[in-house]
Amino acid sequence: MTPERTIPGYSLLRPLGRGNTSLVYLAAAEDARYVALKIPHEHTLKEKEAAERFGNEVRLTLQFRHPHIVHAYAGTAFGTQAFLALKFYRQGDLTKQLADLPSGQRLPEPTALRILADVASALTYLHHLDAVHQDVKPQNVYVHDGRAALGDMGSAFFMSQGGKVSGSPFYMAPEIYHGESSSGASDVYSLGVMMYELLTGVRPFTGSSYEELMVAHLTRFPRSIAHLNSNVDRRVSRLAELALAKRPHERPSADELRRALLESLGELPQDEIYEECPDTPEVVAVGRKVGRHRPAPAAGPAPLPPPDPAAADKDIDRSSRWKLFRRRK
Ligand SMILES: Nc1ncnc2c1ncn2[C@@H]1O[C@H](COP(=O)(O)OP(=O)(O)OP(=O)(O)O)[C@@H](O)[C@H]1O
Repeated sequence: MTPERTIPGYSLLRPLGRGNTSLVYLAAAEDARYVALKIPHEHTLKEKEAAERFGNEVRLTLQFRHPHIVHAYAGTAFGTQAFLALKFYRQGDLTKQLADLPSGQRLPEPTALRILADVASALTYLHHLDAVHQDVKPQNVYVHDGRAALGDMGSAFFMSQGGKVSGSPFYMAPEIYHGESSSGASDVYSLGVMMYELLTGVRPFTGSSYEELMVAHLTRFPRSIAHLNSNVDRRVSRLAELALAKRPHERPSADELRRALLESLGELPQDEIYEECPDTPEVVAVGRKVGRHRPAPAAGPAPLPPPDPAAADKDIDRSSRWKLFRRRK
């Protein structure tokens, strides 16, 4: 991958990955700290819808502030200098960590439960703001030191403002297949798919085409989680299965899932409290267990040890992904 342009203030070090919208580089900021620098493709900038998706991602990622949402340091939403500087996750997204597991193995339960609790916490925050993410899946989850953060706000929107319906076929709720609008409940369904996948090692709905997956999501019921992994706490498996309910109103909330996941880790779940930040229009998350979370300080990200040069060779080509409402895998 060669950069189509450079971004003032950042030195590009090596490619980290490629998505439909952008190339992502490991870059050094002027203060010599590492960031994951997202640069939209030339064709993204030329297509109105794609450029708007990138601009939306920049705007919302800078706006959301939560310990389990990928942190943005800086960004420009539109134009030839468009970019988004994100916290760099050296292990990449969760799909890579899942792919590295020996065949037939799944993540240890406490690891999976912690990741899922963190993602449920991110969704609790977004839904509290009346926002929906629309693309919850392991590819958009980043893990560092066992703690997870949800990324890719490109499809997110505030319910009051409306947005284009989208999703990824393995994770997409039945109502989205029906062409209805997204809601917090459709994010919960996607989280339910991820819960099932991480806790059992297999996806609840499979198919080799979009149509097969649609039939599976609309008409099939997966085997019980307990049947595939008897170690999973009964309340967690019951709620994960309820999260996969075909009808949105039958699903639990993200916060119910968060609480059940934390309890199964032996923790006492606390309320998540969000405060209006006086000097910005942003809403700032204050998690009792994780401390106070204010908007990004002027200083850059924490310095990291030198990047692993071997990892630079791993280019991720996802160009063959499906297209439907932005059909994505
Ligand atoms: N913060 C990060 N830290 C480390 N690697 C990252 C980070 N953000 C993205 N990447 C890598 O870059 C790849 C492409 O990123 P991403 O999928 O977000 O691109 P995109 O073009 O916005 O996606 P989409 O196809 O959904 O439009 C990811 O799969 C991941 O491997």
